[in-house]
Order: sequence, then C-alpha cells, then structure tokens
Amino acid sequence: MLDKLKKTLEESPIVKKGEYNYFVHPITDGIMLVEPDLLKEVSNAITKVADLNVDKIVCMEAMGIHIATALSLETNIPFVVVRKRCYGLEEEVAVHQVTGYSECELYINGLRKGDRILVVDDVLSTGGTMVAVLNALKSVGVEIADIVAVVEKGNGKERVKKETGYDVKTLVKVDVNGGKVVIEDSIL
Ligand SMILES: O=P(O)(O)OC[C@H]1O[C@H](OP(=O)(O)OP(=O)(O)O)[C@H](O)[C@@H]1O
Ligand code: HPA
Repeated sequence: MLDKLKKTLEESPIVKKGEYNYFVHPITDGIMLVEPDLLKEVSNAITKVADLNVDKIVCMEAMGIHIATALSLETNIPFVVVRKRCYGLEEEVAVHQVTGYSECELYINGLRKGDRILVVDDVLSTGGTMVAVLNALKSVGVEIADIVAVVEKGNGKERVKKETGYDVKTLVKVDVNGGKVVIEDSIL
C-alpha cells in the first residue's frame, strides 16, 4: 500500500529554507505534476484509516485543499477550508500559524459548535500548524473525531499530543538524510 506516495517521496528534491530541509513533492507542493492515481491512493488510504463518521472534513490552505477535495468526492462528506484570508465574518476565528520556516494567520469559518469533524492536512512537521488549528477548533466547540496528515517529518506528532491531547494519524513517516527523503514508516 501507498507505493506511489512512497516512491514519489523518495524522488523528492530537497531545498533549504534557512536551516530547514524542505522536501518538494506533488502532494505537498503541487509544482510537480499531481498524478490522479497518486491523489486517489492518498484519498483511499485516508478512507481506510480515518473515522469517517463525521459531519465535515476540515483542511488547511493551501496544500490540504486538494486532499480534502479528493476525500470529499470519495466519501460524499462536505469540507471547509481554514483559509489564509480574513473575511471578517461574525463567527470567524483567527489562528497564528508557525511552521519550521514561516509564520502566517489562518482563519476558521464554516463550522458550528457540535460539528463532528475530520481534520486533514498534507504535512505534520514541527506541529506548529496543527497545534494552533486544533486549539482554535476546540474554542469553536467542534468535536474532533480524527486527524490525518499525509506525511510526517520530525516530532510534530509528540508536540500535538502534548499541547492539545490529540493523536494525529500519519500515512507515511519520513526523514531527510544526506539530501534524500527516506521512508521510515507507513500506516498501511
Ligand atoms: O507541522 P508544521 O511545521 O506546522 O508544518 C506543516 C504545515 O506546513 C505547510 O503549510 P504552509 O502554510 O507552509 O504551506 P502551504 O500553504 O503550501 O500549505 C503544510 O501545508 C502544513 O500545513
Ligand atoms: N515539504 C513540504 N511541505 C512542508 C514541509 C516540507 O518539508 N514541511 C512543512 N510543510
């Protein structure tokens, strides 16, 4: 399982963002051809590991959007996007995102207290994004049924558990070693 994801990750070039080793991949960056079969493989794997008894899928702009779209089409579950744009709507919740190489504001709309949700994203690295979004989602009063990130790199999973109490499921765990992506583990 996940053969296309693993193979394309191992082929990913690495670029330095400051001291951060950033792998560039179709699913996480979209600047290489995103083959439909790869996206289908990722979406199908999420359906196999995630709790789909939810009202909505929640993803983060930008590179969570195509994952949520594919998953929504496969499951008929609607989705909302945590955007990088402020709308100023009454219920909007702002989130300060800090990754290993950038900072940004994110904005939550389209969710109501009591919504049962599945959170999906492309990468869990430092955990900065996921911690901030999960804590903001808790303030909205939604029920977070499950959380899935496609690629895990670094110790973000432990940080999310410590700072939010939530477990994140990740499809593939990678490391960057000698300028190459190395597959360390896979959920399927
Ligand atoms: O665990 P972290 O260290 O927070 O890194 C993970 C986040 O980094 C990327 O977001 P970013 O906003 O940089 O990129 P994108 O707009 O291309 O999704 C990625 O999409 C994740 O959301
Ligand atoms: N590659 C792509 N997206 C990412 C990374 C990375 O190394 N880290 C956080 N988001």
